[in-house]
Amino acid sequence: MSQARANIAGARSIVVKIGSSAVTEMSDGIDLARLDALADALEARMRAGSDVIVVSSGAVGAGIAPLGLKKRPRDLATKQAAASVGQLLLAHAWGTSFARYDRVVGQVLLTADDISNRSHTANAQRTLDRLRALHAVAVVNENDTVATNEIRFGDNDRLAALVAHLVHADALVLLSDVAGLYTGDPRKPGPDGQPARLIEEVDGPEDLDGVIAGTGGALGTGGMASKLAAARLAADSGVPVLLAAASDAAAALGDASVGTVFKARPTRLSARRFWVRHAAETHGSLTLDDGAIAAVTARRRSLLPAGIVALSGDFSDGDVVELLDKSGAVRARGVTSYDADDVATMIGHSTSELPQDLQRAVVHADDLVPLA
Ligand SMILES: Nc1ncnc2c1ncn2[C@@H]1O[C@H](COP(=O)(O)OP(=O)(O)O)[C@@H](O)[C@H]1O
Ligand SMILES: N[C@@H](CCC(=O)OP(=O)(O)O)C(=O)O
Repeated sequence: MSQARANIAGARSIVVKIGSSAVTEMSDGIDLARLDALADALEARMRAGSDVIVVSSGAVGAGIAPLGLKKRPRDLATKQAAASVGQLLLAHAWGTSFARYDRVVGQVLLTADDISNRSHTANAQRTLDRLRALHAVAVVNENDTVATNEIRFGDNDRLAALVAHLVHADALVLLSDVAGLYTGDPRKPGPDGQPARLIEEVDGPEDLDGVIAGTGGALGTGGMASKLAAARLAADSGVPVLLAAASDAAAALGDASVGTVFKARPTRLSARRFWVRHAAETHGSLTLDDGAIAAVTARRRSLLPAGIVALSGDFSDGDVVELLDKSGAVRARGVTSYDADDVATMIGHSTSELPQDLQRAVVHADDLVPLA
C-alpha cells in the first residue's frame, strides 16, 4: 500500500465529505438506509480512535421532494428554500442515525465569509474543537439560506477542504457516487471509444494530464472539477485526500484501500499564504505590466508601484487583492500594504520618486502567492 493511503488509514483527525448523490434521491429525499451505513462507517472510525468531522451535502436534494419540485432547482431563491426545508431533515436524519450509538450530533452551518474573516474563523474553529472534546460529531454544511452567489463557497468539496485546513486535519475523504477519479466521465466512452479508467493514485499535476473532469449528476453541484480543485487545495495545506464511493465507506474509512488517493504536497503553504491563496475574500485588483508579472510569479519578488498599470476596487491596506496580467487573467493574490487611494497616486512611479511613507512595496513577497 502506498504511503499516502497508509497516512489516510492512520490519520488521527479526518474530515469526511458526503455528496448529495450519496444520501439523497430525487423523488424520495433522504435515503435513510444509505445514511445509516455511512454513520456506521464513521462511528467505526471514531471508535478506532480518530476525530471525525462530517461535511454533509444534501440539504437542497432533501428539500426537493417535500416541496413537490421535480428536479434540482437552478435559481438561487428556490435552491435556498429547498435547502431550508432539507437542512432540517438532513440534520435530523444524522442525529437519529448517530443516536443508535448514543452519539450526539452538532450542526455547524458556515458561509464563505466565516472562513475568510479571521475572527469568524476562530469562532468556528472553537466550536468544532469543543464539539470534538465533548465527543459529539460535527455535521457541517454551507449556510445556504444566507449565501448569495457572490459569497458562496460554491460547492461542499471546497468547504470540506477549507475545514480540513482550519482544523489541521490529517486527511480528507470525499465520498461520492463514483468509485474514484476516472480518466474521463465514467458515464461516457472516452475520445478513443474506450471506457474511462480508474486512476488509483495522483502524486502531482502530471498524473492529471489528459484527465477530463466532467460535470456531476442530477443532484450534485460541482462534479469532478470541484473535487480536483478541493484535492489541490487540500494538497496545498499538506492534507492527503481519498476520493471514493459512499457505498465503499467502510473500506475508505478503514484501510483506505479503495478509490483514488491524492498525495499531499511535502512542503505545505504557511497558514498565512494558504489564507491569501484560497480563503480570503478579495477586495480589488491591480493590473501589472509584463515585467512585474514575471517578477512576482517567476522570481517571487515584491510588487513595486512602477509595475502597476491600473487598479480597481476600494480596498484598504491589509486587504487581499488579485494581481492581473494585461489580458485580465488572475496571476497571483497578495495583501496590499496601502489603500486604493494611495496606490492610485503611486502607479507607474519608481520607489525613489515617492515620498518616504510610500516607499514600501505595494505587496510584499511574503504576502504574495502566485497562482498556477
Ligand atoms: N473524470 C471523472 N471521474 C469520475 N467521475 C466523473 C468524472 N467526470 C465527471 N464525473 C462525474 O462526477 C460525478 C460526481 O460529482 P457530483 O455529482 O458533483 O458528486 P457529489 O454529489 O458527490 O458531490 C460522478 O457521478 C461522475 O459521473
Ligand atoms: N449546501 C448544498 C451543497 C451542495 C453541494 O456542494 O453538493 P455536492 O456537489 O453534492 O457536494 C446542499 O447541502 O445541498
